[in-house]
Formats: sequence, C-alpha cells, structure tokens
Amino acid sequence: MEYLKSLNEPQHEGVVNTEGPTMIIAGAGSGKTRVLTYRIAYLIDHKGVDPFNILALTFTNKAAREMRERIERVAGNDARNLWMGTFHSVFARILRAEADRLGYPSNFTIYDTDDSKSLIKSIVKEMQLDDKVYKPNVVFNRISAAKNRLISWREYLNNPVYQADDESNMKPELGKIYKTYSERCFKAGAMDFDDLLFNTNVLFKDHIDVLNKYQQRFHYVMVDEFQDTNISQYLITRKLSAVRQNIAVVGDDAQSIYAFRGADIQNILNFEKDYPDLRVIKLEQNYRSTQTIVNAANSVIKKNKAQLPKKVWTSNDEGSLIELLRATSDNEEGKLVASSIFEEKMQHQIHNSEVAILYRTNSQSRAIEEALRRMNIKYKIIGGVSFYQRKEIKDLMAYLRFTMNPKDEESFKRIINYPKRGIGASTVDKIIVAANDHGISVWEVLENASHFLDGRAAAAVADFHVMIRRFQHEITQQDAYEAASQIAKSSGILRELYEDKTVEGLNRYENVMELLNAIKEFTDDEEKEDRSLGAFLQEVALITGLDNEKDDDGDKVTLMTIHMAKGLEFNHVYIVGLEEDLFPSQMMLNSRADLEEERRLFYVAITRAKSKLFLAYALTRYRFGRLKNCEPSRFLEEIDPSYVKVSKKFSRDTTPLPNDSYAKSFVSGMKKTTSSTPVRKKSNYQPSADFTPSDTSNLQAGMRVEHPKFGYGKVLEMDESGANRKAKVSFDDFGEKTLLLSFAKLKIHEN
Ligand SMILES: Nc1ncnc2c1ncn2[C@@H]1O[C@H](COP(=O)(O)OP(=O)(O)OP(=O)(O)O)[C@@H](O)[C@H]1O
Ligand SMILES: [Mg+2]
Repeated sequence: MEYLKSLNEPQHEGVVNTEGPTMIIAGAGSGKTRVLTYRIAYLIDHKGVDPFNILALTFTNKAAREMRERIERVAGNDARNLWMGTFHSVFARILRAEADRLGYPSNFTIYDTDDSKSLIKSIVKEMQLDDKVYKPNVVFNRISAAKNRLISWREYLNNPVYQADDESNMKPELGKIYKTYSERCFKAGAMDFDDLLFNTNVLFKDHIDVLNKYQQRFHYVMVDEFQDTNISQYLITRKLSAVRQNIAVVGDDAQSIYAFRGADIQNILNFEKDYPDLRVIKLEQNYRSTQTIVNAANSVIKKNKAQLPKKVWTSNDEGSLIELLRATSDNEEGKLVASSIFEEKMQHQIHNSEVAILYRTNSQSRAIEEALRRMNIKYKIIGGVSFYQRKEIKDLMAYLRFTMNPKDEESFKRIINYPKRGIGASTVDKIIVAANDHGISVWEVLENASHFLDGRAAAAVADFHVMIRRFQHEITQQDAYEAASQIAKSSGILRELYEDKTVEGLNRYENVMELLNAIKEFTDDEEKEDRSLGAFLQEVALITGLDNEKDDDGDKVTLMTIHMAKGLEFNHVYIVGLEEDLFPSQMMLNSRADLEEERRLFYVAITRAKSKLFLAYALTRYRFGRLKNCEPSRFLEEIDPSYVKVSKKFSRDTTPLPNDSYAKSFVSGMKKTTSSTPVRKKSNYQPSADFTPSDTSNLQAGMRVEHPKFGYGKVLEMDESGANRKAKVSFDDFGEKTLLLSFAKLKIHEN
C-alpha cells in the first residue's frame, strides 16, 4: 500500500476510517479529491469490498473517469464495476431499471434544455398566453427551481404563496404551465434533467422496497464537491446511506458557486445535525499552489462574511508574483494574453496543455481565440457549443430517440418533416392537438393517421409511420452502429447533407459521419456493460460541458468558464475580463449573498493555478453591440497588493483614463502600501433594504427608476424590443447608462 505513504496525517485518517459518516470541508487544493480516490482504492484493495457496492458521485463524468483510472492503477480492473459518475448519470441508470414503478417506459427519453424550452413554447402558445411575458427561459427556470426544491406541480398549484408570488410577477399562469409541462413530459415518456433527481426522490419515497434494494447494494456512498449539491441531491444520498451510514462527503464552502441552480450551503450545516456521530476532518495544507497564490486567494476570500473558518497554508515555494495585465480593449486583452503565453512557453518550456484561460461568460472567448489563432497557439474551448448541440447531430439523434421511444414529442417535431416530406406545420399541429385532446401519444395518432387527418396529409404521415416501424425492427436485428447507419441513410438525412456541396454542408455531412463513428466506438467498447443504442443515447444526453473533449486532444491551451474549471488544476492560469459588471457580473450585484457568490467564484479561479497566475482586464469592451468603458473589478482591489506586480505588458500607452484609478496606484509605485487602495467612485446611494426589481415590460421614457448599483435615475429613451430591449437612463450619481432590460434589475418608482 505504497499510496498510503503519500498522504499527510489527516488525509490518512480520511482514507482509512471507512466506517460511519465522514465529512471533510477543506480549502482548495488540500487533497479532498485525492482522499476520496484513495479511500475507494483502500476499500477495494485493503478491505476487500466489492466495487459493485461502492457509489461515488462526482461533479463531471470526466472527473469520474479520471478517478476510476487512478483507482484501477491501485486496485486493478475490478474498479470497473464501481458505481461512479454524476448524480444525473447514476440516477438515470437507476431510473431506467425501475422506470415501470413510476409508469415510465424503461427507454424513456432525456429532454435536454432545448427540448424543454421548445415544449414550454408550444404550451404557452396553446394556452394563448403572451410569449413575451411567459418567456420559455423564464418559465423553464421557474419550473427547474421548483423541481430542485422538490415541489411538484400539485404542491405548486395548491400553495397560495407561489400563486401570490407569480401574480405579483404578472405571471399568474406559471403553475398551470408547470402542470401541463409535467403531464406532457410524462405522456412523451420523457424526463428533463431536473426530473432525473426529482423522480429519483419520488421513487425512493413511494417505493420503499426499491429504496431498500439500493440501500442494501451501496455499502459505501461518497460525494465530491459536496458544497454544490442541492437539497434534492442531498436527500437522495442521505436516504441511500441511511441504513449503513457509511457516507463520506468532501467539499469546500468557499467554493460553492452553484447557488443560482439551487445548490445549498445549508447541506453542510445539516449534515452535522443529521449525523451526530459525524467524523469531521480538517485538511489545511495546500499541495497545489505556490505560497503567493495561496496567500492571495486567502486575502480575497476573507472578505466574505458567510464562511466556515479554516486555514489554508502551503509548504510549496513562494513562487512568482501574480502578474497584472491591463489592456485598452478586449481585443488588446486577447493579444496581451496570447503574447504572454508565448513568452512563458519560450522561457519556461511549458506545454500548451499546462495553460488555462478562465473567464466569467462564454462570449468572452471570441477576442482571446482570435489572438491565439494569430499567434499560432493551439487551444480548445470547453463547454461552448458542443458537438452534440449541432443541428445535424440533433436531427439524427432525434431519429434515433424517436425510434427508441416513439412517444417522444420533441423528437417527433424535429423529424416529422425533416428531410422534407410534404407534411406541413398545420398537420403537425393537428397531430399534437389530437394527441392532447385524446390523451394519447403522438405515436398513437400516427398509427391511426387516417382517423385524424385527411387524404394527402394522412398518406404522408402513414409513410412516415411505416418508415419508423422499419427502423424499430432494424434496431432489434442489428447492433447499434449498423442500425444507426441504416437510419441515417433511409431517413434521407445523409442524402440531404450530401447534396449540399457548400463548405458548411460538407462539414455537416462529416459531423454526421463522426456521430456514427462515435456509435461504432461505443458498440466496440468491451468494457461497457450495456452497448445498446438506448445506452448510447443516455450517455450522450448526460454529457456535461467538460466531457466534450476527448482526452487525447493534443497539446492545447484550455479556454473555459470558471464554473467549468472547478476541481481542475493548471500550471499557468489567466483570469481575464476582471471588470465591474462583467466579473462581478452585473446580475450579481443585488445582494450581499450574490456578491459573495461571485467572490467565491473568483476564489475558485485563483486556486486553479499551480505556479503562475495572471489577471487581465480591459478598459473598453464591446458588450451587447456597443463599446463600453469598463472599470477594473473590485476584486482586483481585494487581493493583497503585496502579491501582485504589474506585467511588462501592462498597457501604458493610453491617454489618462479616468475610470482606471486602480492602475494609477500601481503605476505611480504606491503598490506595496495597502492603504493605497484606490478610492472608487462614491455615491450617497444606499439600496433600500426591500429592493425588489419591477417588471419592466411597460417601462417608458420619463419614468423614474432605481438600480441596485447606480441608484436613482430617469429613463431618457427606450430602444428596440424583445430580448434586446434597452433603456437609456440618466442616473443622478452615475450619469447616462444604457441598460439591457433582460439583465438590468430596475425598480420603477412612479415619477
Ligand atoms: N499528500 C499529498 N502529497 C502530495 N501531493 C498531494 C497530496 N495531497 C494532494 N496532493 C496534490 O495536490 C493537488 C490538489 O489535490 P486535490 O485535487 O485532491 O485537491 P482538492 O482539495 O480536491 O482541490 P479542489 O478544492 O480544487 O477540488 C493534486 O495535484 C494532488 O495530487
Ligand atoms: Mg477536488
């Protein structure tokens, strides 16, 4: 057991004390994930536990794969049988096995976010509601939030609190949409992402025998990144481990960054109450980063009030100072970062793969990408538009999904008239209405087309029905790859793409071939227990942003959002776009809690770096189609300046920039005195304690408004409509600002 020697005392304790409840809440880079990995290896290798009896829940499938590989190295091939993966993938597997208990087919479809929003859009239309008020996005988030708090549509409709809330938001029909949405998903034999957790809770609550079965199976339950579990995930793990109580969770409250998705720090506090015999282990030594980085991270996170006290220190080298890159524009920021990477590579012989560029939102990647391309630095983007989100891929996937589960309404809508077969939108509407009026699935309508539709439409639909029938037969006769190839051909998709001789068309054709390759690889993988088409579809449905990249992807710089970077580490890290309203995000300035979440996000970003950290900001940036002046982020001021130095690349070739007092303090050499913290623009405005944003759909020029950051002001003019609706506001203390109304939180004060 060589591997045990590489652990410090408390880590060792976390690994070998396998019985009873254990919680490790410790700082970044202190070896939490390592402890979980070794604990599993130890269970198999030393205690002879069957991997089949171990359940480990990770944040991404990629993390699960990496852990599994490491465990295999220690404990051998047996580790293959571990139950390990994300909450969604593990519980989708259980739901599949137990689907009949909930009245679902075992080949239920998993709706992705696009499917869900498309269904919501149809429902809003059918209910004849205004889709500007009931925006699919807004409705979807509301339903998702309810599900994550385990509120069923019945409870939602019966609870006057929600009703009142929705009425005050001028969306009184939300509860009814939630109901219809749930019924339609059920009828389509489909679950959305949130259902995978919601329905697991229902399954364990209503079917005690099923719960017992899994309680017997999982002797040991483990959760990584515990701070980002929501209440629904928490209850599942608690139930599963209720009998044996062998549950180990690791996390860091300072890295909790998913509150906006319902993650609840309360789970950590509840854990102590729920398990009175809890073994709590503290890890304080950071093995990842230099002293400079650890100390700088500490200096930032201590600004948060809400946190569990902990020390993080390291015996690693002091390391070099954090470098500050200032650019005059977002494009220049890209250039500075790219040329800095180039220089680091020259000087320190580092590989591209050891470098990460982290940003707050995906849209920031464009300028960076351009600069990297220009300097011939290879890169990959994680979590952008993924392969499986491309139209041609979704089209073929929809054929496969519909063949497997012909109740699936969203797939039906995608393929019924693609490639074109003369079935118009009104026929499609008729089919869906008929299905809903008669409480049957779209498939049953197709089976009786002549009963619901007239002559020509009925004939076209009947042909479609026969074709799908044939596909269904094929998947029982052939392996997944052969069947899928056949479907791609017979459906007409391949021909359609092949005939398009443009570059894009060729690309799409190749993508479809690539999908078929992926299916081939899947069916050839002997390590897979289930190599059916159904298993493939499920695996794809549960791919998270991080899983898109193949691991053998060559030597590339990684670009991703900070949210995606959780748990990872890189030698060199660049955090870009450190500007007010971007990071912290404008949407997160409304309360102390939101701002603290942004600060935790910054903490996560800093602590990804092993040896060198760079912070970049731009003084102007194109946002929402307009050039904006930017102020350096308040987070820059929060880092203890003794750990920061101005980069050689720091742009000085600018006329005085009134919005950059932060830089002035550095340039004029006042850097090492903390007291030089620059004074930011002050205003007398204090947000009122009960600040709640108003519905701005009726906002007009002349109205007086309040903004949580800019205070009071008057609307000068309105611009555009829909998602791009903007208001130009003259603020009493901050002057004129143009705000995008779908983001800005404004309270309307009548005159
Ligand atoms: N005892 C140790 N000796 C040497 N290296 C260690 C030790 N413990 C952890 N490490 C290394 O330190 C780094 C951070 O460990 P790990 O990723 O497990 O930390 P973590 O607490 O999970 O971090 P995060 O909070 O970012 O998820 C890894 O490279 C790991 O291999
Ligand atoms: Mg970790």
